[in-house]
Amino acid sequence: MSLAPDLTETLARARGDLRMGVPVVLEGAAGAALVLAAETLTADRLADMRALGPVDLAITGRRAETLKARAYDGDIARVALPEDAHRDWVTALADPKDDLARPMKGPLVTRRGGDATLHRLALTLVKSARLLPAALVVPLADPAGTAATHRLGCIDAVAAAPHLMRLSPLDHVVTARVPLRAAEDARLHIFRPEDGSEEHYAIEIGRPDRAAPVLARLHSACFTGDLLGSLKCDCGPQLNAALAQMGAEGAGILLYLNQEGRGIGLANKMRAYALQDQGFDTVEANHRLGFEDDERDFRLGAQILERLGVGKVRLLTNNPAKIARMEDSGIAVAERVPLRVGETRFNHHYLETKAKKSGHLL
Ligand SMILES: Nc1nc2c(ncn2[C@@H]2O[C@H](COP(=O)(O)OP(=O)(O)OP(=O)(O)O)[C@@H](O)[C@H]2O)c(=O)[nH]1
Ligand SMILES: [Zn+2]
Repeated sequence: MSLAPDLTETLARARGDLRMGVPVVLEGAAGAALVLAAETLTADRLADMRALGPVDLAITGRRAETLKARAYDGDIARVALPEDAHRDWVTALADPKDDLARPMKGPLVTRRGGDATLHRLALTLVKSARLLPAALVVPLADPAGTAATHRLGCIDAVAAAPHLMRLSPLDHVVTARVPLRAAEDARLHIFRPEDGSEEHYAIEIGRPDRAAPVLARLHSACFTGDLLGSLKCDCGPQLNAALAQMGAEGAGILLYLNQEGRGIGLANKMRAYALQDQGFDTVEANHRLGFEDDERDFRLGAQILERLGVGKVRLLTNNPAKIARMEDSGIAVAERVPLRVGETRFNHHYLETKAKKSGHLL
């Protein structure tokens, strides 16, 4: 028994620290580093960080491509911070909003050789904190001493890397009845990930027969579409149509997964929308920000279905990747039920891009 935080808890704290602009210490097998998220960097902390040694900015291969920086590490690049670079320089590298108005003056010097393990972990951490995927990294000679002197969180990088790749277990918190317009016999189940990330919900309509394939939908949170009635996507109409179909059939399960913006968070999704206003499509915007097209983890949906005793579904979707991910995770998809609603003159191009680039079925 220990009152000290375990690895899961230490990582949850680290996400909070990075979001607040507080550094964290990573202790690896071949060295250690101090890490700060570019998005929450202050001029003072940058100055303090510089005093420790040569600072790198870790960015993803996607962002490096946009910046025309050489990514010698493949999926990531380590940009050496020039002597005279200040906070705005870091922000301009991390955030693509001014890429077109004020193109970055290169060439950017990226590191080649050496070990990029801690840089990669730093990026995984800032991404999981729903921040822009860019992290400042400086090597540390005395990680334990630095962490103690400055009261910083210290992470065992060797154990953390695989830990961050696994799916966090979920705890079922509560179930209660919520009569809906679409179906009076509805219950809401709340699931809480043990890693401290957002909760996810399951809306169960009627009492679906688990022995037969259950009509199911994996709906990803879309604040703009689901709540505000945004015309830029089809999420709101899809949510309502799915519930209506479950109500009409008398049974179904809709998972409301808090993976806003295909897993990048609402702030980053709005950054993507701002880039779309500059002429980029939904996929290009994600790439310019340094994200993949889709950062969601659908193992989560499979885990919740399993917890609800569902092993076989009729899946309401137009997205073949969702079907594949369900099958990979042990949920049999007996049938795809198309869900084509909510096309507007504002989302026509968006839907077309998804069909062309993400393989969505029309
Ligand atoms: N990053 C990003 N996310 C978006 C954008 N438009 C909508 N989203 C998010 O995309 C998710 C919904 O994804 P969709 O592609 O519509 O649906 P899907 O789950 O892939 O496929 P369907 O099951 O057919 O609906 C929600 O989390 C939205 O917040 C966008 O332009 N950029
Ligand atoms: Zn949407």
